[in-house]
Amino acid sequence: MKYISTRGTAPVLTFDEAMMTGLARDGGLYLPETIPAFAAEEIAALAGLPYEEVVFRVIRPFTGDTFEDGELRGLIAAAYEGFAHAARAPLVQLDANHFLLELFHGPTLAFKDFAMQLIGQLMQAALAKSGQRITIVGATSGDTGSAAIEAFKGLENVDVVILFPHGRVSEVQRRQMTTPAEANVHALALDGDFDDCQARVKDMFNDFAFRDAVGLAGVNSINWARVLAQVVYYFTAATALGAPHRPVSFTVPTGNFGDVFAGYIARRMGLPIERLVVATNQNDILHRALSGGEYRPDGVKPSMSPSMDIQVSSNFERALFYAYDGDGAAVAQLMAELKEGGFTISQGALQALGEAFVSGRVSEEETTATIRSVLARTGELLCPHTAVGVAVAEAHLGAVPMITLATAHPAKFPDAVEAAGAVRPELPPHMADLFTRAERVTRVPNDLAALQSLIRERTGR
Ligand SMILES: Cc1ncc(COP(=O)(O)O)c(C=O)c1O
Ligand SMILES: N[C@@H](CCOP(=O)(O)O)C(=O)O
Repeated sequence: MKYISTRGTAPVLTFDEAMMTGLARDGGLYLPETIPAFAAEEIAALAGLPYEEVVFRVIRPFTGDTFEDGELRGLIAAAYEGFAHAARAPLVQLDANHFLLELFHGPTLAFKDFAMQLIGQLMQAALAKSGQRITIVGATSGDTGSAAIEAFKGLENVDVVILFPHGRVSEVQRRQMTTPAEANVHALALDGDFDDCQARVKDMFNDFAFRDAVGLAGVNSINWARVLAQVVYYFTAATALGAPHRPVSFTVPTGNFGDVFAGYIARRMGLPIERLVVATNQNDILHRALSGGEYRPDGVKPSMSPSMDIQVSSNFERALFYAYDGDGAAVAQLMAELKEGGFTISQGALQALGEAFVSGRVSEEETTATIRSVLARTGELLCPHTAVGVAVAEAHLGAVPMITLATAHPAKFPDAVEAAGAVRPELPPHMADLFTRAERVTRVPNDLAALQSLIRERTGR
């Protein structure tokens, strides 16, 4: 299996090379050259298997020669043993034809753990073979950061540097990033929004001298391995509800487009997904782009679902690559226009996107009302991101079962949940002392040179 860049001019890589490289050297994102198709019998055979076995069967065709089967199975087992639910990603019924896929039973209580715990294992195994030392630099709007820290803290050959927007993550999210005591963890509160954090990370990747000097690696969803790990739960959820004999739809609370793009890959692999519903909060650039064809960031607006406060959605580039029939030059042109303020999606590409994706947007008031009404009706306490998903899903219910992704535990956002009129959710026992742990954080300007010199100083490289 070979990996190619969405912009068409970066070196073609193997799975492990793509995983360790992060952003392609032409600024694009890596994708597999071809997407393996699963036959209906292969999909049917996944129903009821342990989650770890489904991970193995779904990712194995993508990993090439990097790991032999026994090693890969061992890494997968280690990745998910810390999850608090035996099913890993349980499905619960919300309404007659509407289900919630609970993705918050991992160690940091968000869906990010599904991928981060796995790539933590895969990257450590690859590093043990190569003897390399790396500096992971990640951007977060709240959840990727803590998941990355949890997966990589304390490792000798890894520094993990996380940029988060100062004052724009929940207190629980901030403390998850600032309280780990391990010396290889560096939490940086940047004066800016998530788009600034992500832009600076990409700038660092595009500065080859810096990138090579510090051994830069990425664990945001620019990293293909992150997306791949997230493909798996679309298979477990859909087969639990009768796929491949019965189609399903998914609604995905969306920000950086990584999670819903993983669903798109599952669909291209043959999973019968009728619709992927992209649910946005008031940062609705994806809804505007998918419904009207204009992709123009207009400034991040802070919301009660802060992890989705994003306007430059990294993985949309991967969807555009397919919508433009794999034309890397066309994608590169759109990304150049984005730097100048935005772009218009061609009619053909918009139609191609529309075959898989529909979208919706909800206001803050609708999010609050959804938390309240779902709790009253079903007893299920939603985090604000999941509430955005549920609200949009409710407008797209039909004959096909709808599965909404519950992307975080409500206890990560106790203030927002309580303000919505619901009970204040408790943190689980392993995080019960979070508010008494000492914090370690450095406030940083939104300035590339300053960030690079701080990172070189911290890592000694
Ligand atoms: C809780 C939560 N929900 C939804 C999202 C959006 O996911 P994505 O960025 O993959 O679109 C995020 C951030 O990634 C998140 O942390
Ligand atoms: N919502 C994310 C933003 C980063 O997304 P990623 O999937 O590219 O890592 C977060 O919580 O940090």
